[in-house]
Amino acid sequence: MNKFFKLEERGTTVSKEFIAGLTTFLSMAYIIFVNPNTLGAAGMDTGAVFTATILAATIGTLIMGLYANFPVALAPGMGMNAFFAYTVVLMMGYSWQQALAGIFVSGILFIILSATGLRELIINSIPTALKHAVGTGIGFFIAFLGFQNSGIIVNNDATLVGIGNLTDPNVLITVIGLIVTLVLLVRKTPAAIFIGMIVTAVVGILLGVVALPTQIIAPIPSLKPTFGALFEALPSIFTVEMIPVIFSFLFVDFFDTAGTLVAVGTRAGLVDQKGHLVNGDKALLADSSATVIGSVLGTSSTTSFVESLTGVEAGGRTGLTSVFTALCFLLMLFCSGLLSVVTSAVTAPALITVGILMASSLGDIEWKNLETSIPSFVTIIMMVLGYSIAEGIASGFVLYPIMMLAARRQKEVHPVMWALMVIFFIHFVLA
Ligand SMILES: Nc1nc2[nH]cnc2c(=O)[nH]1
Repeated sequence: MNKFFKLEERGTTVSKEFIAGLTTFLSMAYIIFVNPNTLGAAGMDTGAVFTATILAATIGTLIMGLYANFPVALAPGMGMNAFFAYTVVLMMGYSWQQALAGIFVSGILFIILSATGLRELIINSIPTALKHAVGTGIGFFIAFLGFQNSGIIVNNDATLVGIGNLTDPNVLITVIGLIVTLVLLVRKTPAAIFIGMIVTAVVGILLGVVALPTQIIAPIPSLKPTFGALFEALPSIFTVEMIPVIFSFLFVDFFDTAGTLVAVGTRAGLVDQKGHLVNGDKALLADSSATVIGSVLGTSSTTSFVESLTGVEAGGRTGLTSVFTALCFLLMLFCSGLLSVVTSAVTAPALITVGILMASSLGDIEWKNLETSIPSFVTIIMMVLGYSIAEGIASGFVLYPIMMLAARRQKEVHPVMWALMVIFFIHFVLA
């Protein structure tokens, strides 16, 4: 074990890795209940998504640990599940099977990118400001969903949106849960989001707006409703309208993963003298394979979670941390009885808190540099107001080369960006 995971070389022990694995799991455990709730909004069977979420997290995290020896855990990502359910299915009208097929295709493309030199081309062609803008925009998008799902923000015919009735018990439990979560977050409690969900649910039960669970330990829900469901829909998704959707699935997964791996790898000291991640190519391959496996099981993109940082802070340095996290996920298969407690009001604090964490990229955009900050701003605001990660990305990508041309910096615009500008411009004209 020492040799396989290089425990001694990386200055760690089995017990340290165990504590780290458990810490990462506690930081991420909310996804087991949030993901079925979110994908359930798209009409998917929540029991099947519960099982698919756990299996995708377990398998993806095991591949990351055993193949890439990286202390990073994976699970279905919070930006993509929301985009999948609320934009692609509910707003654009695709079936969830078609959306899953889109995730599958984006995963295959991601594997091809990871395994070939195309990876460097893509990384070098996209301006840094836009990468940060996409991360930030998704943060705001998820937070908006949380505010909306909980009734903190409601429809208003005069102004589109407004503040809801915060004293309504259904809304109040989210407000209380959110404050508790944020206090724990500021106090750097690893399980802040998970504990916040438990507090929200308990307050909800006390106020009579959340039903008591009839059981906690329950048989494992069947995967049948979602397993392999994408394959029948696969031939129907090769259309022009689906290009921005698949591109968004791919773009977000790719850059989110690259950013997360660098952030966690740097913290864990897994960067060589040239600044390259140790086993970075294997880690990318593990992440992209997990998306493909997850889509077959029945969930939106499975990705490296930034919460893995909590395990690294707790001392995790190798893939053994991931193996322990994966085992914790697997044990949760028997806890589907808790699903009924996790209503939209209970998941809302988690959505808002993850949104805050993702929006931290805002600080990495150079706001004084107008030719890059304007497309970044438009990416973010269109993502939220247009209710679509894809439209946000498309808007920013159309605007970026124009702004660079205006600043006479067109030579710095990569040919890939010009090509994307044309593709997205056509998308807006056709839409
Ligand atoms: N990096 C990353 N971390 C997450 N944590 C929860 N969701 C996500 C996600 O989509 N990406």
